[in-house]
Amino acid sequence: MLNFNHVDTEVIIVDDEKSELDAYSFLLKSMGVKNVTTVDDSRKLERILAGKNNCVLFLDLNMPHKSGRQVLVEMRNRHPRVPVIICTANSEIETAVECLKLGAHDYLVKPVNMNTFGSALRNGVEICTLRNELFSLKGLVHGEKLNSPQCFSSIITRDPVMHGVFHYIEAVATSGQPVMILGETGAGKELVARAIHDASRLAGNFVAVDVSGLDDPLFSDTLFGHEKGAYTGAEIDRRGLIEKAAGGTLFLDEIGELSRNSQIKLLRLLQEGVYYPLGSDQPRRSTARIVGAANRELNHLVSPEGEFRMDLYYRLSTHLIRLPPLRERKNDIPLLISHLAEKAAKSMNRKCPEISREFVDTLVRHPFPGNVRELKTYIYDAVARCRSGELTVDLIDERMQSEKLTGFPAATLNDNRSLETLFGHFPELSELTQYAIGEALEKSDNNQSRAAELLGISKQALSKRLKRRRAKTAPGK
Ligand SMILES: Nc1ncnc2c1ncn2[C@@H]1O[C@H](COP(=O)(O)OP(=O)(O)OP(=O)(O)O)[C@@H](O)[C@H]1O
Repeated sequence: MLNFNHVDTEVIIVDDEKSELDAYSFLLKSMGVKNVTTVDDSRKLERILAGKNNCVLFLDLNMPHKSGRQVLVEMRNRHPRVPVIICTANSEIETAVECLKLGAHDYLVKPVNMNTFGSALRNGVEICTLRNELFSLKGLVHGEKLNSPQCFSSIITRDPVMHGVFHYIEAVATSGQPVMILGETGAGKELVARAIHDASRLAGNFVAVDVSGLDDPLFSDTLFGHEKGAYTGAEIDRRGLIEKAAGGTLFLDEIGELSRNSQIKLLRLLQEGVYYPLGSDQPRRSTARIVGAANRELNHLVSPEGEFRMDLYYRLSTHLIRLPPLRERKNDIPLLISHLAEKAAKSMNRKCPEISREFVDTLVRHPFPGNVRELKTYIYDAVARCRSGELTVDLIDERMQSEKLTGFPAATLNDNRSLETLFGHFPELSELTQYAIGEALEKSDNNQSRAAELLGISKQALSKRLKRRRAKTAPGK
């Protein structure tokens, strides 16, 4: 049976027979539809629909006072985003054709088979989501304002592509479907995931987890939880993150690094909406919306036998967001510098320094492979070291010259130089490792797959090392 547990779309049934309303309402609830409204008098519908766009309508044709045909015509004119599914005992082809011409999305003849009913609803929900997305994107083209700008207030930007992303988020936020966010490291994927959560107005929590460091058993344990005695050492029951994010959003960061087995488990969760805590044979229903993020284009890896399962990719990317890197939105850099300087000063209990023109110009010219996180590191460091009351180039120059994305020494290894000359001291093994990673990223244009190949390690291993390093260097994260 189809499961609509993740769907927030309201389903409205209009029928003058109470027994029919009760039967459909029961059926819809058993399919997981949370928001069902029944209307026994078609004249009341207009008031119920006021201001609503995220809904699907099941409509009877033969009703007193106002017929289904009349309602259908009004719906086309007044509520063009709401798909209407006719549900009637009338099996005449002519009537069905007429209704479809009048804009009905589907035509079901009573008694309706449960699967047919479920498929019609699924299509209706998809059409509704697409119409709302289209409407929102049209609004963007015409420069319309956001409905809930406060949901995006932590994302500092004046970039039109980013504003397009905000409009898209508003359009898809309430669909309950998974969202995939693609973007380079530090570009703001987690901030965007939070904005999706806020815009969806879900009552539950936003729960974030980086899945790159989790092998398959740990992935299951972290997401699904376990029962006492599930394995040696499982001394008490443990709630999984799906439960902690119930009625909210579960953000899975670095999803491209998931093992094949974990991918299968995630796919099952998305398809069936149920999971089993380790050690339990009682299925639990998940009510968390899944948002995934990756810092590379997963579709390069996607194939039936590829690194990332095709079916999972398409399921996850029902809504797909691509964040532009900072170097493609240089207009944001001055804005971000002021914002970050203010924040840094506040966190250090100091007056925010002035910002010199050259300071801004130097940063605007920088390619920022580490994106906003890299900029944030420079600004916090500069504010901390600033003594003159003004941020000047010397506060960042040295650091930008001597560090690349990952903060490794800039000098390249040269046959004539000893390790001491290069590092200024005899380096520890860990420093050499860092250096090699920096060089590999440099040579591979920051492509982690190729860098891992050069280093002779797996991408997961490289990703873990970079994460650890970022965690050490990034302020406030
Ligand atoms: N537009 C922005 N405005 C303000 N702060 C931002 C913006 N974009 C990113 N940041 C800040 O930069 C840092 C990195 O952002 P975030 O963690 O969202 O990036 P990410 O793409 O999820 O990175 P990763 O791929 O490494 O997980 C955070 O401290 C975040 O607050």
